[in-house]
Amino acid sequence: MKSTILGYPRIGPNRELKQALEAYWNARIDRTELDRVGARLRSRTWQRLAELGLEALPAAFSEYDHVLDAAVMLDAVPERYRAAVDPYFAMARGEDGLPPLRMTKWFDTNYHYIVPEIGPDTKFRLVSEKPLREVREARALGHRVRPVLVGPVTLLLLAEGIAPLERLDDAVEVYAELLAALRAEGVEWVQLDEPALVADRTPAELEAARRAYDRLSGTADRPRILVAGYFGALGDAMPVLAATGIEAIAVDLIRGGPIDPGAMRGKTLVAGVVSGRDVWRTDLDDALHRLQPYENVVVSTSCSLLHVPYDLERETDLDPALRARLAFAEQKVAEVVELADRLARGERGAPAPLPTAPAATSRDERRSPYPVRAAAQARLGLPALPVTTIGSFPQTGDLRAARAALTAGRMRQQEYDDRIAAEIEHVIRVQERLGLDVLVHGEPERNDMVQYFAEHLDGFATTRHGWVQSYGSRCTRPPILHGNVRRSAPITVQWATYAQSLTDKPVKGMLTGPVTIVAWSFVRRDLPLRAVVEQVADAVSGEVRDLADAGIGIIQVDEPALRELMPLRRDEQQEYLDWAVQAYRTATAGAGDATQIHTHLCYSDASDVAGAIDGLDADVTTIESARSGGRVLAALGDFERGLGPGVYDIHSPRVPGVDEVAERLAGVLRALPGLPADRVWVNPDCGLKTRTYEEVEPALANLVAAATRLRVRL
Ligand SMILES: Nc1nc2c(c(=O)[nH]1)N[C@@H](CNc1ccc(C(=O)N[C@@H](CCC(=O)N[C@@H](CCC(=O)N[C@@H](CCC(=O)O)C(=O)O)C(=O)O)C(=O)O)cc1)CN2
Ligand code: MET
Ligand SMILES: [Zn+2]
Repeated sequence: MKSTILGYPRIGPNRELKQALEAYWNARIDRTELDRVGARLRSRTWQRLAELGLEALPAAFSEYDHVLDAAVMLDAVPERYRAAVDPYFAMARGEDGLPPLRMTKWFDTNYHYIVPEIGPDTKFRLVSEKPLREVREARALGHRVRPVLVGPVTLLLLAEGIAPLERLDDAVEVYAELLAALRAEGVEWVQLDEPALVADRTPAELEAARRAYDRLSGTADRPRILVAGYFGALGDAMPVLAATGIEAIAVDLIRGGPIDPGAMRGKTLVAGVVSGRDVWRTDLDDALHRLQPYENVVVSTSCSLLHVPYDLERETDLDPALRARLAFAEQKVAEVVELADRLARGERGAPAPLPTAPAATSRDERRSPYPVRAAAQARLGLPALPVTTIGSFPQTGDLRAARAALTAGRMRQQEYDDRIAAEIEHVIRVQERLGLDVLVHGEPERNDMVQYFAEHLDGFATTRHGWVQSYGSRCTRPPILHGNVRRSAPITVQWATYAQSLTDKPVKGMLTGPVTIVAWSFVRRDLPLRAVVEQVADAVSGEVRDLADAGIGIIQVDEPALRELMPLRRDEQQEYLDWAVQAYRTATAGAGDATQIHTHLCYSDASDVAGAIDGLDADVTTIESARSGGRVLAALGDFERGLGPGVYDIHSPRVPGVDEVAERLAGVLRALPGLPADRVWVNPDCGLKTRTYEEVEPALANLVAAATRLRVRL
């Protein structure tokens, strides 16, 4: 092989898989039709990659999630899911009365995987024919493909259960069996993804990795093995892999920096010089230059292209000057192919000049210490155990259709605005009727909590079709942060004040924080991330000030991606957390003491960033915890400011009962003995936008009922 990529988007250029999945879940199509959509997408992808001149094609499709696929392949299906109508989707999304497995971030990306559950008694066997089926399917279409699987070390390190790594040897036996089966099918290469090896690993973990790859490479009749370590440098894992009998190692030369050519010990280097994590064109001369030191090179992407949109050609509205700097998945494949050709012709390239980093600016903080603020905020007159939500209310099909009509020019702005105003009024009335204490406007005007702000700030571009899978059928269109970020006018003040005008209860203003806006965008590379986040923080700070000036007494600044942007290596984490926290404080500094600042975090196992959450110094922190309450509460146990551990798991269609919520709340109060009850908040885990009103109304009614019951006891 000369050129390859480590993976490709799977959702479909027009989100065909999303539509098919949702149709299947709603029983509008059957399994056969869903499979047919998958097969069409695989066929189209291979054909397109071959047309673009790529030599070695990956088979990296997944119907929902590649980690779940690997777990299912080993039959690591917890007993309770076996009787489900469709165990695969029951594990992913739950079924009646059966909650799904936990879902969490795939390393430092905005992609989420299903966390496998592997215990001491999990019996591994090779059950899935998926890789074999796809190889046969490709062959029938005239392609030879390289099956891509999550490797055994990463799979077990990501799993939950009792010491999953202890089960590694057993799991590896099943992988060995699969390798033999693939070989019998005539497969030449297999790719095992081991991104867990780019994070800090203990000597015992590295030893386990060595054993695993000694065993797999020792399999008698097997395809050649490519182990892919991406999202950073392999570091200590490099010599471990290089000492085993595997044939190739894929290295992330973008995030990981150069490697010592001697470290490859004669193995093939699959050189990730085209970034799979951003949408910028590659400087081909610079990439060629960086490939010079190595022999036995295959040109590749730094990681799977799963994290970028399909095709720039469709973005006809983008400014041509910006467009000329961009590459989406198709364009990146073309870059890989061109680099491989130029390398083969003996071209040597030339290094690009390094960007000069501007000095970080230091800022002043304007808020008083918490006790002073808390006294000033008593004016809000909130009860003990105040009940609130995280911001969004259900995004109905009707709302999305109205927005689509507006964008397509089929609806006038005035009609759209009237529609939004009516929705806000509805959301306010629902909350008043249910008896919540701090209301929200429901975010109906927002397509997405990041894209919406990007559309209203200078320095960003947004796309029409640039969908990237976030989890399962859910996608986002990450904005492109290409210039200096500036807020030229207030963004949320009009809808926030409108919502407040409808009610006597306080309505929370709702903003997205600087770290999250940057984490969920594609970001310019000519400035350090820190400087970019500071620019966004200044913009958010202006909005906070304007909201406060307009009489909004409570302002929430969400930072759900605080943990996501954290470097994978421990020795870089504190520096990041310091500037990330500083940026948040800059963003919220514009509020006076009497303005209550809320923040919200989710998908973050709060225990590793508890110090930083404290450092944000928000007056109230709402946090996901319905499924992992104990751990979150233990980490935040000595918190003195307001805390709202989620008591309603919004990722499931289930409506929690009053008793259940009351019990959870009682547990929260027991875990936070030092916190007065007016600082303990009652709220869901996250926003309600993916739920329906049929689920949300009874669930919120039960939150209010549970809070009322506990207030009586206090
Ligand atoms: N950026 C981001 N990252 C995040 C989150 C988040 O909220 N935002 N939450 C966490 C979990 N991730 C999530 C990611 C996406 C969604 C989500 O709901 N996405 C929606 C799309 C949201 C959106 O952009 N909506 C647009 C476009 C909607 C759309 O599909 N419109 C149709 C037309 C609709 C019609 O005519 O009926 C079309 O364009 O074809 C809008 O409302 O305007 C989806 O996949 O369905 C939820 C959670 C972590 N990461
Ligand atoms: C992913 S965090 C979501 C926070 C946002 N305010 C919402 O409720 O949707
Ligand atoms: Zn959230």
